[in-house]
Amino acid sequence: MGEPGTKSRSSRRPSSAPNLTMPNEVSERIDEEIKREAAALREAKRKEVQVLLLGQAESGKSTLQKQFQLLYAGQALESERPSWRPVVYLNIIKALRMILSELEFEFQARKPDDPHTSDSVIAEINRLRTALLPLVSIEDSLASEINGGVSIPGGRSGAFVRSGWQKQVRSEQQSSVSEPLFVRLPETAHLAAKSISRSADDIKALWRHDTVQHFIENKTIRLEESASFFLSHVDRIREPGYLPTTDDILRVRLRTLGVIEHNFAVALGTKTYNWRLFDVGGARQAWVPYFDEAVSIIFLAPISAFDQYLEEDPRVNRIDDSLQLFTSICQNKIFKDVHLVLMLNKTDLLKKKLASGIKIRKYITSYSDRPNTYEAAASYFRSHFVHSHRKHSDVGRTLYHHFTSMLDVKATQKIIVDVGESILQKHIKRVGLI
Ligand SMILES: Nc1nc2c(ncn2[C@@H]2O[C@H](COP(=O)(O)OP(=O)(O)OP(=O)(O)O)[C@@H](O)[C@H]2O)c(=O)[nH]1
Ligand SMILES: [Mg+2]
Repeated sequence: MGEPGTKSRSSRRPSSAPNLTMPNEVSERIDEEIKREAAALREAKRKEVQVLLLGQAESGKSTLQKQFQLLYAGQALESERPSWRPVVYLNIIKALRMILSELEFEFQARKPDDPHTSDSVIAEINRLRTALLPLVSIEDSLASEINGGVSIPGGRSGAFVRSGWQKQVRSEQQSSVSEPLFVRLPETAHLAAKSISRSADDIKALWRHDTVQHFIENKTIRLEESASFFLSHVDRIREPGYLPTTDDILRVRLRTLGVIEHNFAVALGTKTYNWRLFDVGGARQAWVPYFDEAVSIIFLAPISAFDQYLEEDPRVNRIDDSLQLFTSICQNKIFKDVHLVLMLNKTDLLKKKLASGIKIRKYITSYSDRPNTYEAAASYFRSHFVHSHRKHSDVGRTLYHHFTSMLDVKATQKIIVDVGESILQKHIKRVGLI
């Protein structure tokens, strides 16, 4: 706006002022430039495939992401391999702490004549507890070293990671390039390595103890799913040159906090697509609506979880929770056009549980007198998800589903390739319309 009583600047300038008009060729060049930039942007968009990994906590999202990494970015996984070493240590320490604290509770409430809580057993376990105390006591500092010192409001314990966490667990003291990777450990992880090496016999004695195995079988002691694997491999892990194997990396448990993005180049014919895979950690996933450009959602539902309940609400069965979460995704209008893939995961664990005699109907009454076999159970759980999708989705959207065991590299990679192709087809269909 011009000041009162003065003429505006433009009205004072002669209409032929040379700095207002542009020679035609300059203006054409700018137009060309803008067009070129817009085309490049469109092309980049055409090549960008956004995929969301969703599902309740511990459903296997990060494990699937590791499988993608193994297939499409093997080098990156290789360079991250040493950073998983402190996390394996933490998994072992956490399992020991959980065993010892549950035993303490059971010993206090012991019944007379119970051979699992006799005086001699208590004395033996107390000796192991004392021997393992220095190791168990570093759990919090090791978790904090992995977390980068960040704590979650509300004081939930344990380790979790955010984007770029691997840098936190590389030592500052890497003295020489020729130094073997396994020597490079930050302070607390180094302490953990030494302590595990020193206490390996006591760890094994505790893990193999009849009383511990008895309480695990009758579910008095409930450990994380991969705990038994790592406790049974202490002899390998205690070695000074230990470097996690791919199997260790797939099995190790580390919660994801927030959203972690991973990028992969995926080739189809002569074109290479930039996949942006968003690993959405945690259970409630309130930020999901921010991903309205996602072409696909891969939803993971662990169907082995029929005998488990939510940590935050022990009244809610984990399969019920998974189904509710899936239903909310199906109902969400933002995602009405996404390519929806359902992975009914942890089939290996489901098979194991059923083989050990655990009855589904004890936990899910509607299962009633169906056979307690893998085939019957898998089909029963699938039908619930398929039904929810049919009821709550817009007509016409297909649900692609797969039974998966994320620890099986060969089988999972075959599924990833199939799923990847169908996602790319959907993507090409969508960008073709832009
Ligand atoms: N036996 C078995 N274990 C699995 C399978 N998939 C994942 N796991 C294990 O389940 C645990 C949890 O897996 P994650 O991938 O960390 O789960 P998440 O969904 O990323 O969990 P948050 O980050 O907490 O949201 C890990 O110890 C995995 O090794 C599977 O198919 N079978
Ligand atoms: Mg995760």
